[in-house]
Amino acid sequence: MKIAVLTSGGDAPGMNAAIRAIVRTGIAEGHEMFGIMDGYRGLLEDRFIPLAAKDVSGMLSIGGTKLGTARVSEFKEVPVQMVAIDNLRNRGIDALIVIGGDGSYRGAQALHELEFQTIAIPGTIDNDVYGTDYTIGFHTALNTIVEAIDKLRDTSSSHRRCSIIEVMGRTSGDLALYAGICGGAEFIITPENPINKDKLISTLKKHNEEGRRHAIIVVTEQQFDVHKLAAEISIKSGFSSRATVLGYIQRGGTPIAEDRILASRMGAFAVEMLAKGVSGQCVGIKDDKLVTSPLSDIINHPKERVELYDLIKKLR
Ligand SMILES: Nc1ncnc2c1ncn2[C@@H]1O[C@H](COP(=O)(O)OP(=O)(O)O)[C@@H](O)[C@H]1O
Ligand SMILES: O=P(O)(O)OC[C@H]1O[C@](O)(COP(=O)(O)O)[C@@H](O)[C@@H]1O
Ligand SMILES: [Mg+2]
Repeated sequence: MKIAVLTSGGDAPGMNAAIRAIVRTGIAEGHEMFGIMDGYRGLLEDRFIPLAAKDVSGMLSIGGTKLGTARVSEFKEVPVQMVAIDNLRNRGIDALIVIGGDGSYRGAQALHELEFQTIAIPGTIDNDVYGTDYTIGFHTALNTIVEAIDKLRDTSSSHRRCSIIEVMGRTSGDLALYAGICGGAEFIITPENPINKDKLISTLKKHNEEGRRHAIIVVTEQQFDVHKLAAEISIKSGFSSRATVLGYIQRGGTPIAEDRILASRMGAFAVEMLAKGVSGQCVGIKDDKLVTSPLSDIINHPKERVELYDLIKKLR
């Protein structure tokens, strides 16, 4: 087979490890392998590159994606998707592997519906993909955030301050939730667990009166203005507060071992599934086993984390 791979949406640590596994597994199994530059953008602009085993040397430990990535809003339109299919067919490509998040999955599903053999691999720091316990990049971003929280606690407790840390995740609270548990946060505010501001302030007032030396609040992005919240907490609870927005720092960096293994396993598995004729499916890991699920079931299916939110309340 001729198999092409692209990375799409926000880059995630471990995407390169997945590309490497795809190319090396593909070649070992007798396939011809191609990379497409800059996600769906390069697919529309016919930017394919042949990939030999040596072309993916030294990639395992590098963050981001060597194939480049993009956000391409027009890819939602069927005539635009048809251009992509024409480019794939004109090059004689038999199948496509899309590495990306929930948005990229919709593009992959569209290509499958247009009868092009397509499989997807979850690559996003957000961990917002149903059908897999974890996405490639999530654990590395989580580690980066936990390190940041540990540092912020040092300075917060030195000054007796409350520290608000804004993390990424879009509509998914997983980064905030997991980082909050690891970092001993008093409060975790996410789209799934919105703020009760009065309760937050009254609890912080109590903690301040008890003489606690610090408080940590982890917040998913786009919930509210964290700097304004810090000012309000300082005034109303008496617990002096500061906010830190972690931003892109949490998306880059060398993938940790967990993401390298996950990416290597998923990449190799995706190639094997394509050779079996699988299409319109995404690769996932569930209870440490590789699985596939139909893309049509995965899209629009939120993850539930009730147990972990209950844990937070006990540990506060
Ligand atoms: N409904 C859709 N139909 C087709 N393609 C889509 C759709 N939604 C998103 N995409 C494509 O996937 C790309 C990446 O999606 P995005 O949500 O930005 O990142 P991620 O895949 O990491 O979640 C988008 O820029 C677009 O090209
Ligand atoms: O790269 P941009 O366009 O600034 O987007 C930021 C978004 O990308 C992410 O880092 C990753 O999201 P995706 O995987 O959906 O692309 C989000 O957490 C964040 O909201
Ligand atoms: Mg996404």
